[in-house]
This record gives sequence, structure tokens and C-alpha cells, in this order.
Amino acid sequence: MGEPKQKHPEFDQEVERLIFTKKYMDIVIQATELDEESFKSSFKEALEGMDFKDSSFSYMSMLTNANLLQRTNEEIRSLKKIYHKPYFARVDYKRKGKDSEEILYFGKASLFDRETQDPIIVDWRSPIANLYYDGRLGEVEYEAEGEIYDGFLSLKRQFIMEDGELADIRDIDLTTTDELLQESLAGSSGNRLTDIVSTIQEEQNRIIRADLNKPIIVQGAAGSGKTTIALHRISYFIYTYQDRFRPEQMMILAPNNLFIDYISEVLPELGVDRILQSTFIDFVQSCIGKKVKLRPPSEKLMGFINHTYEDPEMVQWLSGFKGSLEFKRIIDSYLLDILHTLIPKEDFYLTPKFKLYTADKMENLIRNEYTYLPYYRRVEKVKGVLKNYVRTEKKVLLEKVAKFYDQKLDKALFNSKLDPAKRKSYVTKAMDKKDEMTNEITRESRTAVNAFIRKIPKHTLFHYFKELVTNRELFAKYASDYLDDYQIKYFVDYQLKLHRQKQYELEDLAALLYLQHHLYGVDKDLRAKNVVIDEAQDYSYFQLAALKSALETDMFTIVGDLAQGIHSYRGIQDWNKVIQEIFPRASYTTLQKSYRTTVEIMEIANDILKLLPFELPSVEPVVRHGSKPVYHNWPSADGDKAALLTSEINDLYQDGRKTIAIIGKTEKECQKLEKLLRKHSDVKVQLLGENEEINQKDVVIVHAQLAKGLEFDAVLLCAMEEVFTEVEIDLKLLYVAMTRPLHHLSFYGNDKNDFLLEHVAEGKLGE
Ligand SMILES: Nc1ncnc2c1ncn2[C@@H]1O[C@H](COP(=O)(O)OP(=O)(O)OP(=O)(O)O)[C@@H](O)[C@H]1O
Repeated sequence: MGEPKQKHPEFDQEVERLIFTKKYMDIVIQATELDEESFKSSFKEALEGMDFKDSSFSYMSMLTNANLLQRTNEEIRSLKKIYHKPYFARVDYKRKGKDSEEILYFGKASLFDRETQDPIIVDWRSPIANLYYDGRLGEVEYEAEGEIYDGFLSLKRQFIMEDGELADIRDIDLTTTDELLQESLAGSSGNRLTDIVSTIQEEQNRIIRADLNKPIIVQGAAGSGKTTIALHRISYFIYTYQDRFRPEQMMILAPNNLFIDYISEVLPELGVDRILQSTFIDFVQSCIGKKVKLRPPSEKLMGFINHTYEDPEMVQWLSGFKGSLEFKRIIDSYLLDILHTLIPKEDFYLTPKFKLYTADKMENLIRNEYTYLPYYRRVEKVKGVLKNYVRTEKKVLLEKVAKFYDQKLDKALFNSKLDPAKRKSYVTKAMDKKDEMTNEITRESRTAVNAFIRKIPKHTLFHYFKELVTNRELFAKYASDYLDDYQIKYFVDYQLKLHRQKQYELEDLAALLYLQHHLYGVDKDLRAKNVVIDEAQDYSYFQLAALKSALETDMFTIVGDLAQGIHSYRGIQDWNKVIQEIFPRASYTTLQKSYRTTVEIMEIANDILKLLPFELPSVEPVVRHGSKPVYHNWPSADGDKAALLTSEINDLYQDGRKTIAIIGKTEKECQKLEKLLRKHSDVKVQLLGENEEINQKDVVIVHAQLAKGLEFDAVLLCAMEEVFTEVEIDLKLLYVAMTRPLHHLSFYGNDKNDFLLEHVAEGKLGE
């Protein structure tokens, strides 16, 4: 038994404070609930008294009440949510020039004393919370709305609460390391990402709060908190701009639906559950309003891993090219030609007699005036212009015609020199002519515009795409600046094959999105104002550029890790290029510290990282120790293999590990592992598919590529037949797999080198 822990001298005081805060929250919640009732009844009244014809007053009052109702609902919601942990930290701070010290408590929402307006709880996203995240004790400064505030920080305190009660308090000074972080990391992964508001580190805080009006790109090591930080940044953004943006205007793009499920828990915690969440594939399909038949996106990767392609270099080249900015330029030139086809070449006439609008003017509208609109919308606008013209000109023309023939009639009727027979014939002729012209103008004014516009070609997105990529002559017209004849032929043949199978591949989606945006536009509701892209290393340059165009914003938070770029044949290889050519306003930051894994695991993963053909700095683990990873040789019989795994899994459960994954190199390998365990073991397993939710209670069997972004307490990395070699893609897959566990990693293979462990320095593996 250890020494009983000495109680902090101010513990009782803090308990009092917690009781006070909760009482206050009770009152506020009750009061606002009452308010809500009265809002509701006046809302009802407003509706009842509503006169739909002349209702500006009651309508206004309804709107105002609805607004208030929503606000109070939000308030209650967030207060109730934090009720059991109203705050997690406190700072004591004296602003320069002030006599008294402020005591501030930070939590996940804010609460003010309704009378004095003094803060009872300060939101972690408010500028002053930087004192907690950045500030060392002593002289400090923080920025709020462009002003720098100097002051003195005399206390930083963390609170640990259990079941709504204060369990412990810790003061942080220069000497103590961040115990709360250590404890939080030592905990178990619940298969879901959690919020880290109480332990955000300084380097992470800088990214979360980096200039919200600029794009940011983060190259962060495995486990450095990229996903977590990106989500906190959205939360910070929504808080800061709550008057200007709604959560629905934010979007997070995740690699697959499994990942969306994985982050789902943390979003409501951060108050951002209403943001759009999508995969790139789903997003593009929504934008183009149609589901396309897509080849399985991982098929190509598997083809490379399993060496099934006859000409892997060309397949790789083609994938890369379709994601390149050169391909975007090809499409830009193609679009210019498409635009040309949409410009009327003839003047617009109403009946062959009256020219209403010249082709030059229409060209000017389409090329210069409506540049803010997609092409087909520009044509629609021209149609509108012509219709308006017809509407106003019709009247003028009819009057002109009437006047002209009435004059003729007058002349005939009052011309005494005409004999009656001739006069009659003149009069009838003039009257007929008048009728004829009037009818013609009336008839044509109804149809002429439609008939004129109908002459402009109208095609679907898929038609345009197909034309470009499968018509060799056309493609060569645009591509010959970039590609040689062989490449052009290869490209077109490949696309023709896909087209015949009525299929597209992931790499085509950037071009489709880009064309959609320029030709027809993207629905306003889909145009997020602020976008987070996770696992961005798997995006191509063109994908990013197409997103930026389609969303008409460069407000992106892009996080990724090139070391985990297993799709680098089609993805980004250089962040510099992304900045220079796509997001010139972006700031760039790196995160080298890993919060996920133990020192022992990270050291081995770092040795694998060194084998990659490009330079990436080693990852620094936050100092947290665990057992050394162990390599096990497979016994020959299947039953024995399963028994070996089962015994380790049982030991891990005994040790309190909650989430365990068996990771294999490929899907096929995982199927074998599943079969093995189902047949020879009673351990419950779940073979994870791309669109499945993780079942927390089972051991998850997952292939390396799909495991990217996820984490588990323990990982058993298995190679039955498919081993990791020293090629780039294998190295990255191995690195991804090795960086998934929080606490425990072991290897199962036929040879140590199945996992390239010969490259791991002596002594780093356990026995
Ligand atoms: N400041 C922190 N306090 C506590 N836990 C943290 C902190 N930063 C990161 N973590 C934890 O570290 C783990 C890794 O975080 P996250 O998954 O966001 O990293 P990542 O960089 O996206 O990783 P990967 O590239 O491997 O997908 C998570 O469990 C997260 O909760």
C-alpha cells in the first residue's frame, strides 16, 4: 500500500466552488426552461394571430421568437452536456494595470453571472483560454481581437472529476510535467476519438487557433493528433464565427465511412455535430447529382501490392497523371473550347425582319459579364435577357406594325384618285398584311427564344468527359503539350476500356467535379465555407484544386502524413507544390510528437520510417513507456497458430486492454486470419469492411490500408503468406500498421524479416 495521497490545501475550497457552479447551472437551466415555455406560448400566439395577407408584424415577431427559442435551446443543451464536468482547468491571472486578480475556470461552454456578467465558466475556445494552453507561470501575454494583453499568471490548475464529483486537483508549474496528459494517454482507446480540450498541447493549440481566415496545411506524424486537432479547429471556428457561420457550412472529408463513424463521438462533444461529413466520393456524387459506377478504390492499391499488373509503371503513371495539375490544365483548355460552342454565332431575330440582339453582345455576356456563373447558367441568363427583350420589344414592334399599316390604310381610304375596286384590294391587302405581321410577332415572341437557344448544343457532364478522354484526336489536341504519343494512346485506350464497362475510377472524380463546377455548378447547400481534409496525403493535386474551385473557397484545413501516403502513386508527394500551386495563402506546420504510442513502439516504427526513399524526420514519442514489441514465430499447424493468438488476446484482456486489432497486410490475408480464428478459437472477431462500424467488444481484423487513421489498445500484426518487403508501398503499409497501437504491439510471422525487423536496432524487440 502506498502512502495516502496528501490532500491539496485548496481541495475543499474547490469542492465548494464546484457545488456553487452546479447550483448556478441548475438555476440557469430552470430559468431558461421556463423561458422556453413562455417563448413557446408567445410563438403559438404569434402563429394564431397570423394574417397571411398582411402579416409583417406577426411574422417578424414569430421570427424573433423562433430565433430566441433556438438560442435558449442551444444554451440549455450545452449546459446540460457539461453539467457533470463544468470545467477542467483554472488560471489565476492579473492583467497589467489592474489591481485584482481574475480567477478563471475553463470548460466546454461558457456561463455568465446574469447580473454582474462575470464569467463563471469560460469557454475553452475564447481567446483568454490561451493563458491555460500557452502560458507558463509568470509574465504572459495573450491576444484577443488583434490586441495583446500583458499580465501575470500565478496559477494553472487542472481538475479531475469523476461522476460529477471533484476527484483531484493538480497545480502545474514549471517543474511538473503534464501529468494529466500522461494519464489521459495511458488510458484505453474506446475505438472512438475523444476530445482533448483539457490536455491540448502548445504546438497543437497553435494549429487549432491559427489564423481562421487562412488555409493551413499540417504535416503531422502518425499519432500526433492531426484528426483530433482538425476537429477542435472546426469547433474553434464555429465558436469564433458563430454569428457569421452555421455548423452546416463546415465540412469534414474523411477517407471512408468507417472513419466517419470513428470520429462521430467527438463531434457532439465539441459542439460540431451538425457539420457536413462525407467522403470525397460521396461528396462528388452529391455534387454531380448522380451515382457513378466506381471501381473499388482499393483495387489498384491491391494490384500494386499483389503485383498483378503487367505494366505497373504505366498504371501508376496514369493514376498520377489523372490527379495532376497538367490534367487540370488540359481540362481548362477543353473548357475554353466548350464555352466557345455555347456562344450563339448568329444574331437574334424576332421574325426575319427584326434584329433584337446581336451575337457579339451575347458573346460579351457569356465571356465577360457572367464569368461568376457556370457555363450553362450563363446560357440560361442569356435566354432570360432575350426573353426580357422580346417582352418589351414585342409591344414596340406591334405598335410599329400597327402604325405602319394604319397609315397605309389611311392613305388608301382617303386617296380620291383610286377607283373603288383598287382601293378595296389595297385595303384588304394592308389589313391582311397587318394581321399576318401581328400574328407572326405574337407567335414568334412566344417561341423564338426557345428555338434560338435550342440551337446551342446541350450535353451532359458524362458526355463531355467521355468525349475528352476517349476521343484520341481530341485528347491529343489538348494533351500533346504534356504527353508523348505513346502516353496519349495508353491514356485513351485505358479510358475506352473503362467506358465500355460503364465504369469510372476514383481518379476520374476530380475531373468530373471540376467539369461539373464549370459547366453546371454545384448546389449551394453543398458548398461548404470551411473544409477539413483528413488523411490528405491520399488526395491528388487535382482533387484539391477541384475542391477549391467547386467550393469557391480556399478556407481549408488540410492534415496528413506523407509517411502514410500509401496511395502516393495518385496522391500528394510534396506539400510545397500544394502550397505553391493550389493554396498560395496557406501556412504550413509540422507536428513531430506522437501522442498515441509508447516510446518502445515508436522506436521500432521510426526504424521502418528510415527505410523510406525520402527524408522524413523521426517521430518523437511523448515520454510514455510500455513493453517492448515481441516477435513470434508461427507454429506450423493452424490450430497451434490460433491457440497462440488466442492466448495473447486473452492475456491482453486480462491486462485491461479493451480494443484489440489483428492487422494483416491485405484483405485476403485478413480473410485467412478470420477463418483460422473462427475455426480454431472461441475469440469473437469482426472482419472489418470499409462501411462497417467497429464492434467494440470483438477483436477487429483489419487490413493495413483500412486501419489507417484508427487506433487500438493493442495490435497483433500478422503475416501468414503476405509479407512486407522493402518497396515503398510495403514500407508505408507496415509503418501505418505499426503506429496503430496505444500500448502493445506484437508480430506473428514465419520470419522476422516478414516485417523487416532485421532493420530494427538490437535490443528494441522484447523476448
Ligand atoms: N493533447 C492531447 N492530449 C491527449 N491525447 C491526445 C492529445 N493529442 C493527441 N492525443 C491522442 O493521440 C491519439 C492520436 O490522435 P489522432 O488520431 O488525432 O492522430 P493522427 O495524427 O490523426 O494519427 P494518424 O496519422 O496515425 O491517423 C488519439 O488517441 C488522441 O486522442
